[in-house]
Amino acid sequence: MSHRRVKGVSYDGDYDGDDYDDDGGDENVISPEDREQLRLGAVEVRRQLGDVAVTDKEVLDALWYYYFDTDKTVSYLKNLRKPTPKPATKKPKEKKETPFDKAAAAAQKNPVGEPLLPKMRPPEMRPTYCPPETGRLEKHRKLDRARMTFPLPFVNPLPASAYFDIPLGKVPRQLNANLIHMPMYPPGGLLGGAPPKVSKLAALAAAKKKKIEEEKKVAAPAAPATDRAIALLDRLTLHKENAPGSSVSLRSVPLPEPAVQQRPKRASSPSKEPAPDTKRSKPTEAPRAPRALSAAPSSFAMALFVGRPPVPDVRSPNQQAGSMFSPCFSYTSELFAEHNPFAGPSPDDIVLNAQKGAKGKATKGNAAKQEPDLAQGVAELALEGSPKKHKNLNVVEEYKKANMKHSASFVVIGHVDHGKSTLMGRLLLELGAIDTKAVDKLRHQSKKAGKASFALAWVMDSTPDERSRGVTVDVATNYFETPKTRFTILDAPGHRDFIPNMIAGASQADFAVLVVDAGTNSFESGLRGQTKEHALLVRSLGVTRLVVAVNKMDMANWAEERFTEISQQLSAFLTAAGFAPKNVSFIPVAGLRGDNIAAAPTAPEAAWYKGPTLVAALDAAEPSAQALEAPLRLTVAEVFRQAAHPTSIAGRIDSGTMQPGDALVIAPSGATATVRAIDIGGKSSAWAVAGQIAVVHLGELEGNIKVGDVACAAGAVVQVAHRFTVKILAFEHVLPMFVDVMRGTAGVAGRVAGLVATLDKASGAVVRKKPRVVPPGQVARVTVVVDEGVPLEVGWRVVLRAEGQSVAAGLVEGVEE
Ligand SMILES: Nc1nc2c(ncn2[C@@H]2O[C@H](COP(=O)(O)OP(=O)(O)OP(=O)(O)O)[C@@H](O)[C@H]2O)c(=O)[nH]1
Repeated sequence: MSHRRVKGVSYDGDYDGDDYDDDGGDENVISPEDREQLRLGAVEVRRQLGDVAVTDKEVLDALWYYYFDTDKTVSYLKNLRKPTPKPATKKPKEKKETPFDKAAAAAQKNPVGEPLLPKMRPPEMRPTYCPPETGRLEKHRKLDRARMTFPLPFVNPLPASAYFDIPLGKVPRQLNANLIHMPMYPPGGLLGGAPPKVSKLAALAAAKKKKIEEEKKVAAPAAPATDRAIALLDRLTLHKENAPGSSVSLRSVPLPEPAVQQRPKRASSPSKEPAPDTKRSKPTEAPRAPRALSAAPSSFAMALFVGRPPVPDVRSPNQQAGSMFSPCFSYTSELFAEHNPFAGPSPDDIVLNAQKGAKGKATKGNAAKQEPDLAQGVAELALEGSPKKHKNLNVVEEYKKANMKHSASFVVIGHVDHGKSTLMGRLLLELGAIDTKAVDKLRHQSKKAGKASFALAWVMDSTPDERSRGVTVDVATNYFETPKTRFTILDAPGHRDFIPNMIAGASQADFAVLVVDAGTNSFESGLRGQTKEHALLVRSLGVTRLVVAVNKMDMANWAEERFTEISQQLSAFLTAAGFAPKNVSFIPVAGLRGDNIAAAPTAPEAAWYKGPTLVAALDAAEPSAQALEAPLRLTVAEVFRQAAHPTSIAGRIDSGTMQPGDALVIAPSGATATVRAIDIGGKSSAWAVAGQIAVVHLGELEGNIKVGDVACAAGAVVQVAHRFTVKILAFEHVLPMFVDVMRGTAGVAGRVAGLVATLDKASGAVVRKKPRVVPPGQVARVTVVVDEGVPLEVGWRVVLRAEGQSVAAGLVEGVEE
């Protein structure tokens, strides 16, 4: 189960502010709020349009498209009704309709492929909305949005939601699409149609070229193939100045390093040299086997020869799976041999053979030297480039030497609408992590959208969905720093339907900020809702330190009694949940106005408060001990592509260190990759250590990576468990039952297979063997079986969920493969 699964759910119970669609993707469902905005907008637009004749539908569509911007809507509609100026040209002569014209008209009425596609809103009427950047995740989302708004000629008849539950790289064959590029003009020459018209200039140039070629033939009749080889080299050489004859050839343009290297010994672990990866290591002693420079015919080429016995499919199983022509290739090679149009040498072969034969002739010096280089260079060219050279750094030493600022990540949790995102937006503004200009822009946008009070929340909530609904859905990441610490914020959603996302955020955090709304009744309803559940969950996930931000103190008129009442009620609960009182601090704040965030509150009613600000409380966090010497474990929170990097992953390094050049194995799939580059807090870094949230750019990826996987050092891969024993704290009744097992950012289906014993909370001693049920609040040892292997180690934390509720959480005690 990926955490996207939670997006297609409906709200109920305590939150009824917005409409969520059940199937998770119908953009035509309009919330009552939007409906009201449309109504008001339409009235305003009509007023401004005066007597311009437009239909209601046009007004509403335009308002929706322009996101309720009445000015834009009015100018669009005015233009729509502007009479189009008549062309000043003469009336064209009436032409007799030919059969061809009839066919063209029919085709226009009924374009090829159209009947297959569902009626969709025309792309130009879809709201395209690009909110500003707020961090790494948002960059990725922006790329997605850019892709979404690109006017693709092909419309996939399947809704995007059809792919939501499908992990990266596991799209079933029936959902794969074959994109076929339709040429804009009918092809000429061989494939039919008239040969393309040639301009006079082009004809002159062609004639001149022909003349020069003929002259050359006369001058050197023996070496035409060499000329072609040189021409080929010319084309392949990257710069003009590197043309053959000059000393710089293609080979001397820095080629990617050999795709595979034996992993060098890590200075940090001198005793354990990882075994060379035989599958991936480059044979150094054995001479390179000569490569056959012929290739299997392309699918397209084979399509041209339909009717002849086709060539046997020599492609890899992967290529075969992706081909739409694969069923054709089932004949034997003997049958095919005599008809094979590809049996002879290809034009490229001829060129290369000629090149070989031309050794020792006029071009001997350079071209002859370049030929083997070229062949080898082309063979070694890899699309993804190669990893950086391993610098063999002792990262632990480097980390100590760097005497870096302490880095800490915290997850912001709490009941829906208690002000988490607003508080974080304000904090980033006060600490200068975002500028006032950006916030002003958000204020303007949110005002236009009728959600002015969410302007600061929009700093964190950046997707159109989150903004239009005023609810956080996914964990948003952002960074800021104080003189002492570099912080990563993980803003988690508060709504109960998105708890798996919150768990994903919590599993990357060093500590948590619990936001509670001090408003009358709000705190109390939050206690019945997610305030307690979130606190319990983060504690079960190993978070021991909590800053409780008692928010919206302006609503409580900064009443000291209200703050004390809330602090007392929560203290009792948090102590019972396992938080040591010394690790919990209570800070009164007002996120919207910015009181007591970076500076003490100025309101006279707040004069009673003499404690620390929120920032001071965050800064007081003791750096948690990190397992720097343990093997590398990075739980993948995100997989994405960037222009310069084909595959990048982001997530927290739970243990160990990494540096560019390191070899990785991704569990549970066993995919392999190397580290090409690392970014920490948006900046490039030569290494990364446990506790940091890193973006890792990968090279040489073989296999698939998905959210929830664990990236490991190639020499010490995490165990993949199908059955494990876990010591749980039950939140609900636990009995042999089906559950979703959440580990870090991943979730898999499984079941509680057996109740081993209930345990004494304090001593851990067995109270009762094989109980029939574990009641809420009880600690127990249970065995869990999962449908798919989960990367797990003793001491890791898991959460068990059933029917949308967290039923238990606990510590893994034993793992069986
Ligand atoms: N009066 C007042 N309102 C606030 C304060 N902080 C937040 N709000 C309002 O509370 C509403 C919800 O704020 P959000 O920041 O979206 O709440 P949230 O907890 O992030 O919501 P989810 O992430 O969806 O759970 C918005 O209308 C805010 O303007 C505050 O300090 N005072």
